[in-house]
Amino acid sequence: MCGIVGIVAKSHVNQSIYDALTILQHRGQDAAGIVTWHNDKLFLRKDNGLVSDVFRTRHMKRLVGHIGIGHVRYPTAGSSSSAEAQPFYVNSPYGITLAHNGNLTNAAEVAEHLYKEDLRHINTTSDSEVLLNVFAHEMQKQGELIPTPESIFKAIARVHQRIRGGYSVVAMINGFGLVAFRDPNGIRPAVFGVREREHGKEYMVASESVALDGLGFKLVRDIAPGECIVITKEGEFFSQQCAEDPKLVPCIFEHVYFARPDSIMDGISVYKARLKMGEYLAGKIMKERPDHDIDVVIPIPDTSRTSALQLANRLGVKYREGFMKNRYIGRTFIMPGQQQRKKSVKQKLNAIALEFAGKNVLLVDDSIVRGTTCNQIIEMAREAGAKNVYFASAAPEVRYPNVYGIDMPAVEELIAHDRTVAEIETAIGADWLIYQDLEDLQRSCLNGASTEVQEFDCSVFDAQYVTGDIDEAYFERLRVARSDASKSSANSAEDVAIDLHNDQE
Ligand SMILES: O=P(O)(O)OC[C@H]1O[C@H](OP(=O)(O)OP(=O)(O)O)[C@H](O)[C@@H]1O
Ligand SMILES: NC(=O)CC[C@H](N)C(=O)O
Ligand SMILES: [Mg+2]
Repeated sequence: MCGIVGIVAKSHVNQSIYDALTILQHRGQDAAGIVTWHNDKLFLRKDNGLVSDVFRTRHMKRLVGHIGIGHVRYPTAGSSSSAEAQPFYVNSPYGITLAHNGNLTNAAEVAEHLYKEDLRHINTTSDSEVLLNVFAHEMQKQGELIPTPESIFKAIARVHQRIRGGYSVVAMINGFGLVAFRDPNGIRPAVFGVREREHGKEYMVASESVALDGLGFKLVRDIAPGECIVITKEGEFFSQQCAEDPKLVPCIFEHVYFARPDSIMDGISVYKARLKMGEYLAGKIMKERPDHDIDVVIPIPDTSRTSALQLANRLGVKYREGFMKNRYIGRTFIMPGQQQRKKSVKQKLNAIALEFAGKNVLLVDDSIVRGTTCNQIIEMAREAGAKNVYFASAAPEVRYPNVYGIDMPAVEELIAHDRTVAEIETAIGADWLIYQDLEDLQRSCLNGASTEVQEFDCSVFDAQYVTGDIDEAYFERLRVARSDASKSSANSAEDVAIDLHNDQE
Protein backbone atom coordinates (compact mmCIF):
# COMPACT_ATOMS: atom_id res chain seq x y z
CA MET A 1 0.00 0.00 0.00
CA CYS A 2 2.46 2.54 -1.18
CA GLY A 3 2.21 6.28 -0.73
CA ILE A 4 2.36 8.67 -3.68
CA VAL A 5 2.76 12.42 -3.88
CA GLY A 6 3.18 15.02 -6.62
CA ILE A 7 3.59 18.78 -6.32
CA VAL A 8 3.57 21.64 -8.81
CA ALA A 9 4.78 24.76 -7.00
CA LYS A 10 6.26 28.19 -7.49
CA SER A 11 9.45 27.38 -5.61
CA HIS A 12 11.59 24.29 -5.02
CA VAL A 13 9.50 21.25 -4.08
CA ASN A 14 12.17 18.91 -2.66
CA GLN A 15 11.49 19.69 1.01
CA SER A 16 7.70 19.62 0.58
CA ILE A 17 7.83 16.22 -1.12
CA TYR A 18 10.17 14.90 1.56
CA ASP A 19 7.80 16.14 4.28
CA ALA A 20 4.79 14.63 2.51
CA LEU A 21 6.56 11.28 2.22
CA THR A 22 7.33 11.24 5.94
CA ILE A 23 3.62 11.83 6.57
CA LEU A 24 2.81 8.90 4.27
CA GLN A 25 5.53 6.65 5.71
CA HIS A 26 2.91 4.36 7.31
CA ARG A 27 1.95 3.27 3.74
CA GLY A 28 5.38 1.88 2.87
CA GLN A 29 8.59 1.37 4.81
CA ASP A 30 10.71 -0.53 2.30
CA ALA A 31 11.90 2.10 -0.14
CA ALA A 32 11.48 5.76 -0.93
CA GLY A 33 12.16 8.01 -3.90
CA ILE A 34 11.80 11.54 -5.23
CA VAL A 35 12.23 12.89 -8.75
CA THR A 36 12.20 16.58 -9.59
CA TRP A 37 12.36 18.51 -12.85
CA HIS A 38 14.41 21.60 -13.55
CA ASN A 39 15.60 23.18 -16.81
CA ASP A 40 14.81 20.19 -18.99
CA LYS A 41 16.49 17.73 -16.62
CA LEU A 42 15.14 15.18 -14.20
CA PHE A 43 16.83 14.57 -10.84
CA LEU A 44 16.16 11.26 -9.12
CA ARG A 45 17.07 9.76 -5.80
CA LYS A 46 15.57 6.46 -4.62
CA ASP A 47 16.72 3.56 -2.52
CA ASN A 48 15.59 0.97 0.00
CA GLY A 49 14.89 2.33 3.47
CA LEU A 50 12.78 4.85 5.33
CA VAL A 51 12.47 8.40 4.01
CA SER A 52 14.87 9.65 6.69
CA ASP A 53 17.49 7.09 5.61
CA VAL A 54 17.21 7.48 1.86
CA PHE A 55 17.58 11.27 1.59
CA ARG A 56 20.71 12.89 2.97
CA THR A 57 21.41 16.61 2.68
CA ARG A 58 23.55 16.06 -0.42
CA HIS A 59 20.63 14.36 -2.21
CA MET A 60 18.18 17.04 -1.18
CA LYS A 61 20.47 19.75 -2.55
CA ARG A 62 20.55 18.04 -5.92
CA LEU A 63 16.77 17.55 -6.11
CA VAL A 64 16.10 20.97 -7.59
CA GLY A 65 12.98 22.18 -9.36
CA HIS A 66 9.46 23.50 -8.83
CA ILE A 67 7.77 20.27 -9.78
CA GLY A 68 8.29 16.72 -8.61
CA ILE A 69 6.83 13.41 -7.50
CA GLY A 70 7.63 11.03 -4.65
CA HIS A 71 6.90 7.50 -3.46
CA VAL A 72 7.16 5.30 -0.38
CA ARG A 73 7.08 1.60 -1.21
CA TYR A 74 5.53 -1.49 0.30
CA PRO A 75 6.15 -4.17 -2.35
CA THR A 76 3.19 -6.14 -3.67
CA ALA A 77 4.80 -7.29 -6.90
CA GLY A 78 8.31 -8.09 -8.01
CA SER A 79 11.14 -8.05 -5.49
CA SER A 80 12.31 -5.74 -2.70
CA SER A 81 15.34 -4.74 -4.74
CA SER A 82 16.30 -1.08 -4.76
CA ALA A 83 15.99 -1.26 -8.55
CA GLU A 84 12.23 -1.57 -7.98
CA ALA A 85 12.04 1.46 -5.74
CA GLN A 86 9.97 4.21 -7.32
CA PRO A 87 9.57 6.59 -9.17
CA PHE A 88 10.40 4.73 -12.38
CA TYR A 89 11.77 6.54 -15.43
CA VAL A 90 11.46 5.97 -19.16
CA ASN A 91 13.25 8.23 -21.61
CA SER A 92 10.87 7.98 -24.56
CA PRO A 93 8.67 9.81 -25.30
CA TYR A 94 9.49 13.12 -23.58
CA GLY A 95 11.08 11.58 -20.45
CA ILE A 96 8.36 10.33 -18.12
CA THR A 97 8.62 9.34 -14.45
CA LEU A 98 5.89 7.57 -12.53
CA ALA A 99 4.94 6.48 -9.01
CA HIS A 100 2.22 3.92 -8.40
CA ASN A 101 0.15 2.71 -5.48
CA GLY A 102 -1.66 -0.54 -6.14
CA ASN A 103 -1.25 -3.74 -8.03
CA LEU A 104 -1.98 -4.73 -11.62
CA THR A 105 -3.73 -8.05 -12.03
CA ASN A 106 -2.71 -8.51 -15.68
CA ALA A 107 0.89 -7.29 -15.43
CA ALA A 108 2.34 -10.50 -16.88
CA GLU A 109 0.16 -10.45 -20.02
CA VAL A 110 0.70 -6.73 -20.52
CA ALA A 111 4.47 -7.09 -20.12
CA GLU A 112 4.49 -9.77 -22.81
CA HIS A 113 2.42 -7.59 -25.11
CA LEU A 114 4.70 -4.62 -24.46
CA TYR A 115 7.65 -6.72 -25.58
CA LYS A 116 6.13 -8.46 -28.56
CA GLU A 117 3.90 -5.73 -29.97
CA ASP A 118 5.20 -2.44 -28.63
CA LEU A 119 8.89 -3.44 -28.70
CA ARG A 120 9.45 -2.26 -25.14
CA HIS A 121 11.75 -3.94 -22.66
CA ILE A 122 10.79 -4.21 -18.99
CA ASN A 123 13.90 -4.55 -16.88
CA THR A 124 12.46 -5.38 -13.48
CA THR A 125 9.69 -7.61 -12.14
CA SER A 126 7.71 -4.58 -10.95
CA ASP A 127 4.17 -4.09 -12.25
CA SER A 128 4.71 -0.33 -11.90
CA GLU A 129 7.39 -0.41 -14.61
CA VAL A 130 4.83 -2.18 -16.82
CA LEU A 131 2.28 0.55 -16.08
CA LEU A 132 4.77 3.29 -16.93
CA ASN A 133 5.62 1.66 -20.25
CA VAL A 134 1.97 1.29 -21.23
CA PHE A 135 1.46 4.99 -20.50
CA ALA A 136 4.64 5.91 -22.39
CA HIS A 137 3.66 3.79 -25.39
CA GLU A 138 0.18 5.30 -25.52
CA MET A 139 1.67 8.81 -25.30
CA GLN A 140 4.08 7.95 -28.10
CA LYS A 141 1.16 6.86 -30.26
CA GLN A 142 -0.39 10.32 -29.92
CA GLY A 143 2.58 11.46 -32.01
CA GLU A 144 2.86 14.99 -30.64
CA LEU A 145 6.14 16.79 -30.15
CA ILE A 146 4.72 18.65 -27.19
CA PRO A 147 2.07 16.82 -25.13
CA THR A 148 -1.31 18.46 -24.53
CA PRO A 149 -3.97 17.67 -21.91
CA GLU A 150 -6.07 16.16 -24.73
CA SER A 151 -3.33 13.79 -25.86
CA ILE A 152 -2.70 12.78 -22.24
CA PHE A 153 -6.41 12.06 -21.66
CA LYS A 154 -6.51 9.92 -24.79
CA ALA A 155 -3.45 8.01 -23.64
CA ILE A 156 -4.93 7.44 -20.18
CA ALA A 157 -8.18 6.17 -21.74
CA ARG A 158 -6.03 3.55 -23.52
CA VAL A 159 -4.14 2.78 -20.29
CA HIS A 160 -7.47 2.03 -18.59
CA GLN A 161 -8.38 -0.30 -21.43
CA ARG A 162 -5.09 -2.17 -21.33
CA ILE A 163 -4.43 -2.65 -17.64
CA ARG A 164 -6.52 -4.09 -14.83
CA GLY A 165 -6.25 -3.98 -11.07
CA GLY A 166 -5.93 -1.27 -8.45
CA TYR A 167 -3.87 1.81 -9.26
CA SER A 168 -3.45 5.36 -8.14
CA VAL A 169 -0.73 7.01 -10.10
CA VAL A 170 1.20 10.22 -10.25
CA ALA A 171 3.48 10.85 -13.21
CA MET A 172 5.64 13.71 -14.40
CA ILE A 173 6.28 14.52 -18.03
CA ASN A 174 9.56 16.25 -18.70
CA GLY A 175 9.02 19.89 -19.65
CA PHE A 176 5.25 19.63 -19.37
CA GLY A 177 3.87 18.95 -15.92
CA LEU A 178 2.11 16.48 -13.66
CA VAL A 179 -0.45 13.78 -14.50
CA ALA A 180 -2.45 11.84 -11.90
CA PHE A 181 -5.11 9.18 -12.34
CA ARG A 182 -7.05 6.55 -10.44
CA ASP A 183 -8.28 3.12 -11.57
CA PRO A 184 -11.84 2.88 -12.97
CA ASN A 185 -13.09 1.30 -9.71
CA GLY A 186 -11.36 3.81 -7.45
CA ILE A 187 -9.92 0.93 -5.45
CA ARG A 188 -6.81 2.82 -4.42
CA PRO A 189 -7.13 6.33 -2.97
CA ALA A 190 -5.89 9.66 -4.32
CA VAL A 191 -6.74 13.24 -3.47
CA PHE A 192 -5.57 16.67 -4.58
CA GLY A 193 -5.40 20.05 -2.97
CA VAL A 194 -4.28 23.64 -3.50
CA ARG A 195 -2.22 26.16 -1.59
CA GLU A 196 -2.16 29.89 -2.37
CA ARG A 197 1.29 31.42 -2.50
CA GLU A 198 2.56 34.90 -3.26
CA HIS A 199 3.33 33.90 -6.86
CA GLY A 200 0.14 31.94 -7.44
CA LYS A 201 -1.62 28.65 -6.85
CA GLU A 202 0.31 25.48 -6.04
CA TYR A 203 -1.10 21.97 -6.47
CA MET A 204 -0.50 18.73 -4.65
CA VAL A 205 -1.70 15.18 -5.31
CA ALA A 206 -1.35 12.55 -2.58
CA SER A 207 -2.56 9.15 -1.44
CA GLU A 208 -4.12 10.62 1.68
CA SER A 209 -5.49 14.01 2.70
CA VAL A 210 -3.31 13.99 5.82
CA ALA A 211 -0.31 14.77 3.59
CA LEU A 212 -2.10 17.87 2.28
CA ASP A 213 -2.92 19.02 5.83
CA GLY A 214 0.70 18.72 6.89
CA LEU A 215 1.88 20.98 4.10
CA GLY A 216 -0.80 23.63 4.29
CA PHE A 217 -2.68 22.47 1.18
CA LYS A 218 -6.45 22.62 1.24
CA LEU A 219 -8.19 19.43 0.17
CA VAL A 220 -10.11 20.09 -3.06
CA ARG A 221 -11.48 16.59 -3.59
CA ASP A 222 -10.67 12.97 -4.33
CA ILE A 223 -9.67 12.09 -7.87
CA ALA A 224 -12.71 10.27 -9.24
CA PRO A 225 -12.43 6.62 -10.35
CA GLY A 226 -11.10 6.60 -13.92
CA GLU A 227 -10.47 10.34 -13.86
CA CYS A 228 -7.20 11.90 -14.94
CA ILE A 229 -5.98 15.29 -13.77
CA VAL A 230 -3.24 17.27 -15.46
CA ILE A 231 -1.39 20.22 -13.94
CA THR A 232 1.03 21.98 -16.24
CA LYS A 233 4.30 23.30 -14.92
CA GLU A 234 2.80 26.81 -15.22
CA GLY A 235 0.01 25.74 -12.84
CA GLU A 236 -2.90 25.26 -15.27
CA PHE A 237 -5.35 22.59 -14.15
CA PHE A 238 -7.27 20.19 -16.45
CA SER A 239 -9.32 17.10 -15.67
CA GLN A 240 -11.32 14.55 -17.58
CA GLN A 241 -13.07 11.22 -17.03
CA CYS A 242 -11.08 8.71 -19.09
CA ALA A 243 -12.72 5.38 -18.19
CA GLU A 244 -15.66 3.90 -20.05
CA ASP A 245 -17.62 2.61 -17.11
CA PRO A 246 -16.24 4.09 -13.88
CA LYS A 247 -17.64 3.06 -10.52
CA LEU A 248 -16.49 3.88 -7.00
CA VAL A 249 -15.55 0.73 -5.08
CA PRO A 250 -12.74 1.79 -2.72
CA CYS A 251 -10.72 -0.66 -0.65
CA ILE A 252 -12.28 -1.05 2.80
CA PHE A 253 -8.96 -2.17 4.28
CA GLU A 254 -7.76 1.46 4.05
CA HIS A 255 -10.34 2.23 6.74
CA VAL A 256 -9.56 -0.86 8.78
CA TYR A 257 -5.77 -0.54 8.84
CA PHE A 258 -3.85 1.27 6.14
CA ALA A 259 -4.83 4.90 6.23
CA ARG A 260 -4.03 7.31 8.98
CA PRO A 261 -7.11 8.04 11.11
CA ASP A 262 -6.79 11.77 10.41
CA SER A 263 -7.32 11.23 6.68
CA ILE A 264 -10.56 11.75 4.79
CA MET A 265 -11.01 9.26 1.93
CA ASP A 266 -13.82 9.59 -0.59
CA GLY A 267 -15.58 11.83 1.91
CA ILE A 268 -15.24 9.33 4.77
CA SER A 269 -13.34 10.22 7.92
CA VAL A 270 -11.14 7.23 8.72
CA TYR A 271 -11.21 8.21 12.38
CA LYS A 272 -15.00 8.27 12.56
CA ALA A 273 -15.19 4.95 10.70
CA ARG A 274 -12.88 3.38 13.29
CA LEU A 275 -14.90 4.79 16.19
CA LYS A 276 -18.00 3.26 14.65
CA MET A 277 -16.21 -0.08 14.21
CA GLY A 278 -15.72 -0.07 17.99
CA GLU A 279 -19.39 0.72 18.57
CA TYR A 280 -20.69 -2.04 16.30
CA LEU A 281 -18.26 -4.53 17.79
CA ALA A 282 -19.42 -3.60 21.30
CA GLY A 283 -23.00 -4.17 20.13
CA LYS A 284 -22.10 -7.64 18.92
CA ILE A 285 -20.35 -8.50 22.19
CA MET A 286 -23.39 -7.35 24.20
CA LYS A 287 -25.65 -9.43 22.00
CA GLU A 288 -23.58 -12.60 21.95
CA ARG A 289 -22.11 -12.38 25.45
CA PRO A 290 -24.55 -10.37 27.56
CA ASP A 291 -23.04 -11.85 30.73
CA HIS A 292 -19.42 -11.19 29.84
CA ASP A 293 -16.96 -10.70 32.68
CA ILE A 294 -14.51 -8.34 30.96
CA ASP A 295 -12.62 -6.24 33.52
CA VAL A 296 -10.61 -4.15 31.11
CA VAL A 297 -10.35 -3.38 27.38
CA ILE A 298 -6.78 -3.12 26.05
CA PRO A 299 -5.91 -2.06 22.48
CA ILE A 300 -3.02 -3.47 20.48
CA PRO A 301 -1.21 -0.33 19.43
CA ASP A 302 -1.31 1.51 17.18
CA THR A 303 -4.14 1.13 14.74
CA SER A 304 -6.78 -0.45 16.98
CA ARG A 305 -6.67 2.34 19.57
CA THR A 306 -9.52 4.35 18.09
CA SER A 307 -11.98 1.47 17.84
CA ALA A 308 -10.93 -0.08 21.17
CA LEU A 309 -11.60 3.18 22.99
CA GLN A 310 -15.11 3.47 21.63
CA LEU A 311 -15.75 -0.23 22.21
CA ALA A 312 -14.83 0.17 25.89
CA ASN A 313 -17.04 3.27 26.19
CA ARG A 314 -19.99 1.37 24.76
CA LEU A 315 -19.42 -1.67 26.96
CA GLY A 316 -19.00 0.58 29.98
CA VAL A 317 -15.70 -1.14 30.80
CA LYS A 318 -12.36 0.49 31.68
CA TYR A 319 -10.01 1.24 28.77
CA ARG A 320 -6.33 0.86 29.57
CA GLU A 321 -3.12 1.12 27.54
CA GLY A 322 -1.70 -2.21 28.66
CA PHE A 323 0.88 -2.47 25.89
CA MET A 324 3.58 0.11 25.36
CA LYS A 325 4.91 0.51 21.85
CA ASN A 326 8.52 1.16 20.97
CA ARG A 327 8.11 4.18 18.74
CA TYR A 328 11.20 3.35 16.71
CA ILE A 329 9.84 0.09 15.31
CA GLY A 330 7.64 0.40 12.26
CA ARG A 331 4.44 -1.39 11.31
CA THR A 332 4.96 -5.12 11.44
CA PHE A 333 2.29 -6.22 8.97
CA ILE A 334 3.92 -4.41 6.07
CA MET A 335 7.36 -5.90 6.69
CA PRO A 336 8.41 -8.12 3.81
CA GLY A 337 9.15 -11.48 5.53
CA GLN A 338 7.45 -13.55 8.22
CA GLN A 339 10.68 -13.93 10.25
CA GLN A 340 11.07 -10.18 10.51
CA ARG A 341 7.38 -9.64 11.29
CA LYS A 342 7.46 -12.22 14.05
CA LYS A 343 10.57 -10.86 15.67
CA SER A 344 9.30 -7.29 15.53
CA VAL A 345 6.10 -7.85 17.51
CA LYS A 346 8.01 -8.53 20.75
CA GLN A 347 10.54 -5.81 20.08
CA LYS A 348 7.71 -3.41 19.47
CA LEU A 349 5.18 -4.16 22.20
CA ASN A 350 5.68 -4.73 25.91
CA ALA A 351 3.02 -5.45 28.55
CA ILE A 352 2.46 -3.40 31.68
CA ALA A 353 1.88 -6.24 34.14
CA LEU A 354 -0.38 -4.37 36.58
CA GLU A 355 -3.03 -3.91 33.87
CA PHE A 356 -3.19 -7.68 33.37
CA ALA A 357 -2.56 -9.31 36.77
CA GLY A 358 -5.60 -11.33 37.86
CA LYS A 359 -7.92 -9.67 35.29
CA ASN A 360 -10.17 -10.79 32.47
CA VAL A 361 -8.85 -8.72 29.60
CA LEU A 362 -10.38 -8.05 26.21
CA LEU A 363 -7.64 -7.36 23.67
CA VAL A 364 -8.79 -5.44 20.61
CA ASP A 365 -7.05 -5.33 17.26
CA ASP A 366 -8.15 -3.75 14.00
CA SER A 367 -7.67 -7.00 12.10
CA ILE A 368 -6.15 -10.45 12.28
CA VAL A 369 -4.35 -11.37 9.07
CA ARG A 370 -1.58 -13.93 9.50
CA GLY A 371 -2.12 -14.06 13.25
CA THR A 372 1.48 -13.03 13.89
CA THR A 373 0.51 -10.23 16.26
CA CYS A 374 -2.37 -11.77 18.20
CA ASN A 375 -0.57 -15.05 18.84
CA GLN A 376 2.32 -13.35 20.58
CA ILE A 377 0.22 -10.69 22.26
CA ILE A 378 -2.07 -13.25 23.89
CA GLU A 379 0.98 -15.09 25.16
CA MET A 380 2.36 -11.85 26.57
CA ALA A 381 -0.95 -11.05 28.27
CA ARG A 382 -0.92 -14.46 29.96
CA GLU A 383 2.71 -14.08 31.01
CA ALA A 384 1.74 -10.72 32.54
CA GLY A 385 -0.75 -12.57 34.76
CA ALA A 386 -4.11 -12.20 32.97
CA LYS A 387 -6.82 -14.55 34.28
CA ASN A 388 -8.64 -14.82 30.95
CA VAL A 389 -7.68 -13.35 27.60
CA TYR A 390 -10.49 -12.54 25.17
CA PHE A 391 -9.86 -11.17 21.72
CA ALA A 392 -11.92 -8.92 19.43
CA SER A 393 -11.17 -7.97 15.84
CA ALA A 394 -12.67 -4.76 14.42
CA ALA A 395 -12.63 -6.38 10.96
CA PRO A 396 -14.17 -9.70 9.90
CA GLU A 397 -12.15 -12.84 9.15
CA VAL A 398 -9.52 -12.21 6.46
CA ARG A 399 -9.91 -15.36 4.40
CA TYR A 400 -8.91 -14.45 0.82
CA PRO A 401 -5.88 -12.98 -0.91
CA ASN A 402 -5.66 -9.33 -1.77
CA VAL A 403 -4.81 -8.61 -5.40
CA TYR A 404 -5.12 -4.81 -5.47
CA GLY A 405 -2.12 -3.56 -3.52
CA ILE A 406 -1.99 -5.29 -0.13
CA ASP A 407 0.55 -8.03 0.27
CA MET A 408 -1.68 -10.96 1.27
CA PRO A 409 -0.93 -13.25 -1.62
CA ALA A 410 -1.19 -16.82 -0.33
CA VAL A 411 -4.31 -18.10 1.43
CA GLU A 412 -2.26 -20.61 3.40
CA GLU A 413 -0.62 -17.67 5.19
CA LEU A 414 -3.97 -16.32 6.42
CA ILE A 415 -4.90 -17.68 9.82
CA ALA A 416 -8.65 -17.57 9.03
CA HIS A 417 -8.24 -19.54 5.82
CA ASP A 418 -10.21 -22.79 6.04
CA ARG A 419 -10.84 -22.30 9.76
CA THR A 420 -14.03 -21.59 11.68
CA VAL A 421 -13.98 -18.85 14.30
CA ALA A 422 -13.78 -21.57 16.99
CA GLU A 423 -10.74 -23.05 15.26
CA ILE A 424 -9.07 -19.64 14.96
CA GLU A 425 -9.79 -19.07 18.66
CA THR A 426 -7.87 -22.23 19.45
CA ALA A 427 -5.09 -21.45 16.98
CA ILE A 428 -4.40 -18.05 18.53
CA GLY A 429 -4.88 -19.29 22.10
CA ALA A 430 -7.73 -16.95 23.13
CA ASP A 431 -10.36 -17.85 25.75
CA TRP A 432 -12.92 -16.48 23.35
CA LEU A 433 -12.71 -14.61 20.07
CA ILE A 434 -15.15 -12.33 18.33
CA TYR A 435 -15.03 -10.80 14.86
CA GLN A 436 -16.88 -7.81 13.41
CA ASP A 437 -19.60 -8.69 10.89
CA LEU A 438 -18.92 -7.50 7.35
CA GLU A 439 -22.22 -5.58 7.15
CA ASP A 440 -21.30 -3.74 10.35
CA LEU A 441 -17.86 -2.90 9.01
CA GLN A 442 -19.44 -1.41 5.89
CA ARG A 443 -21.98 0.47 8.00
CA SER A 444 -19.17 1.82 10.19
CA CYS A 445 -17.57 3.46 7.15
CA LEU A 446 -20.76 4.79 5.58
CA ASN A 447 -22.54 5.87 8.73
CA GLY A 448 -23.35 9.57 8.53
CA ALA A 449 -20.57 10.24 6.01
CA SER A 450 -21.18 12.59 3.14
CA THR A 451 -19.81 10.26 0.50
CA GLU A 452 -20.58 8.93 -2.94
CA VAL A 453 -19.40 5.48 -1.90
CA GLN A 454 -22.14 2.88 -2.01
CA GLU A 455 -20.02 -0.23 -1.95
CA PHE A 456 -16.47 -1.19 -1.01
CA ASP A 457 -13.90 -3.62 -2.25
CA CYS A 458 -14.17 -6.19 0.57
CA SER A 459 -12.46 -8.98 -1.38
CA VAL A 460 -10.25 -10.16 1.49
CA PHE A 461 -13.45 -10.87 3.43
CA ASP A 462 -15.87 -12.03 0.74
CA ALA A 463 -13.77 -13.02 -2.33
CA GLN A 464 -15.73 -10.62 -4.57
CA TYR A 465 -13.10 -9.18 -6.91
CA VAL A 466 -14.51 -6.13 -8.66
CA THR A 467 -12.20 -6.32 -11.70
CA GLY A 468 -13.80 -9.65 -12.61
CA ASP A 469 -10.54 -11.21 -13.80
CA ILE A 470 -9.51 -13.18 -10.74
CA ASP A 471 -9.63 -16.96 -10.89
CA GLU A 472 -7.89 -19.95 -9.33
CA ALA A 473 -5.11 -19.82 -11.91
CA TYR A 474 -4.36 -16.23 -10.96
CA PHE A 475 -4.21 -17.14 -7.26
CA GLU A 476 -1.83 -19.94 -8.05
CA ARG A 477 0.49 -17.62 -10.01
CA LEU A 478 0.33 -15.12 -7.17
CA ARG A 479 1.11 -17.78 -4.59
CA VAL A 480 4.08 -19.02 -6.54
CA ALA A 481 5.42 -15.53 -7.06
CA ARG A 482 4.62 -13.85 -3.76
CA SER A 483 4.32 -16.30 -0.87
CA ASP A 484 6.83 -15.76 1.93
CA ALA A 485 8.79 -18.79 0.77
CA SER A 486 9.15 -17.63 -2.81
CA LYS A 487 9.83 -14.01 -1.86
CA SER A 488 13.05 -14.83 -0.08
CA SER A 489 14.46 -16.42 -3.23
CA ALA A 490 13.05 -13.68 -5.50
CA ASN A 491 14.99 -11.08 -3.61
CA SER A 492 18.22 -12.43 -4.97
CA ALA A 493 16.99 -10.58 -8.09
CA GLU A 494 18.68 -7.60 -6.43
CA ASP A 495 21.85 -8.74 -8.09
CA VAL A 496 20.48 -8.86 -11.59
CA ALA A 497 18.16 -5.90 -12.18
CA ILE A 498 20.09 -2.87 -13.37
CA ASP A 499 19.29 0.15 -11.23
CA LEU A 500 18.85 2.71 -13.97
CA HIS A 501 19.21 6.49 -13.79
CA ASN A 502 19.60 6.83 -10.07
CA ASP A 503 21.58 9.29 -8.01
CA GLN A 504 23.26 6.73 -5.76
CA GLU A 505 26.11 8.70 -4.28
O1 LIG B 1 -2.40 -10.79 12.07
P1 LIG B 1 -1.21 -10.06 11.61
O2 LIG B 1 -0.61 -10.69 10.39
O3 LIG B 1 -0.20 -9.83 12.68
O4 LIG B 1 -1.68 -8.64 11.06
C1 LIG B 1 -2.53 -7.77 11.75
C2 LIG B 1 -1.77 -6.83 12.65
O5 LIG B 1 -0.81 -6.06 11.87
C3 LIG B 1 -1.12 -4.69 11.94
O6 LIG B 1 -0.33 -4.02 12.89
P2 LIG B 1 1.05 -3.27 12.55
O7 LIG B 1 2.04 -3.57 13.57
O8 LIG B 1 1.45 -3.53 11.13
O9 LIG B 1 0.70 -1.71 12.56
P3 LIG B 1 0.07 -0.73 13.65
O10 LIG B 1 1.18 -0.34 14.60
O11 LIG B 1 -0.41 0.42 12.82
O12 LIG B 1 -1.05 -1.39 14.36
C4 LIG B 1 -2.56 -4.63 12.36
O13 LIG B 1 -2.85 -3.41 13.03
C5 LIG B 1 -2.68 -5.81 13.28
O14 LIG B 1 -2.19 -5.47 14.56
N1 LIG C 1 1.86 -1.30 -2.21
C1 LIG C 1 1.86 -0.81 -3.42
O1 LIG C 1 1.08 0.05 -3.76
C2 LIG C 1 2.88 -1.44 -4.36
C3 LIG C 1 3.07 -0.80 -5.71
C4 LIG C 1 3.77 -1.76 -6.68
N2 LIG C 1 2.90 -2.87 -7.02
C5 LIG C 1 5.08 -2.26 -6.09
O2 LIG C 1 5.16 -3.39 -5.69
O3 LIG C 1 6.01 -1.50 -6.03
MG1 LIG D 1 -1.50 -3.41 14.70
